[in-house]
Amino acid sequence: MADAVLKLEGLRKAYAGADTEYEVLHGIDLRLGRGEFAALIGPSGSGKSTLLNLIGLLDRPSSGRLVIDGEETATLDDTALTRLRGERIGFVFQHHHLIPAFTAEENVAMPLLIARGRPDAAMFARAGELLDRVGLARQRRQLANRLSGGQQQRVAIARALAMSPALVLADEPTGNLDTHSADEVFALLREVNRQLGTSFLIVTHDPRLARRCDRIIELVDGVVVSDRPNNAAPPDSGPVDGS
Ligand SMILES: Nc1ncnc2c1ncn2[C@@H]1O[C@H](COP(=O)(O)OP(=O)(O)OP(=O)(O)O)[C@@H](O)[C@H]1O
Repeated sequence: MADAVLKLEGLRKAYAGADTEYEVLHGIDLRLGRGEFAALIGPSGSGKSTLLNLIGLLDRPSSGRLVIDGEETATLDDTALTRLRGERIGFVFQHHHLIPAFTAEENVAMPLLIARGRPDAAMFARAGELLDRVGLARQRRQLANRLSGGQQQRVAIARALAMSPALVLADEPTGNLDTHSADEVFALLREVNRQLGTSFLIVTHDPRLARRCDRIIELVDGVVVSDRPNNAAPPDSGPVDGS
């Protein structure tokens, strides 16, 4: 695994308590290779979201090393961290956080608009391509709030891919969906991983979905207690349609 998109060494995170500091992550060592599709599991309060926030450069570690796609993050200022986050990392959350009064296409183009400062035809063409990829070519001009929950999450996935990130961080991406939509959205993540080679780190409480990842990393009380390849992951994801 020479080509890592993510490297953590001795990563610690402590929050300030009333009198003392309260350490949530106790020195995490982790390496994620290009194109890996990994689940992050663990009980409630074990530190999964805290870890995802550090990797997503939304918060800073108390100590330790965090390298994203070859870039050391410790010495970067906030502007450089924001740029690195925007260019290399895509986010998919449990709640899609789409702008309801914008069309699917406008939502997907949003990261490109933020990066480039003003709209142009190329960014809408790119949004169209991505919506096609996630099975929503026909819904391109629909308002986000007129789409089903599963379709909204597909738009959120297309938006996460807009900047061609090396790594997508997904926090309970199917947690808000019925089983059928959850399966379809998960299959889509898998398809993106296989076709584009994007790495995924997916927080899930659902053992059924974790079993469909190639690697399962388990966090308990802020420590990685197990990190194993999952040879039982199904070889293929099945078709993706726009339903
Ligand atoms: N901003 C904060 N300030 C203080 N403590 C925090 C903060 N954020 C998280 N914590 C604490 O850190 C611990 C880990 O929380 P975290 O949300 O990372 O766990 P989790 O594994 O994602 O849980 P869940 O599965 O319930 O989402 C918890 O004890 C939580 O109370």
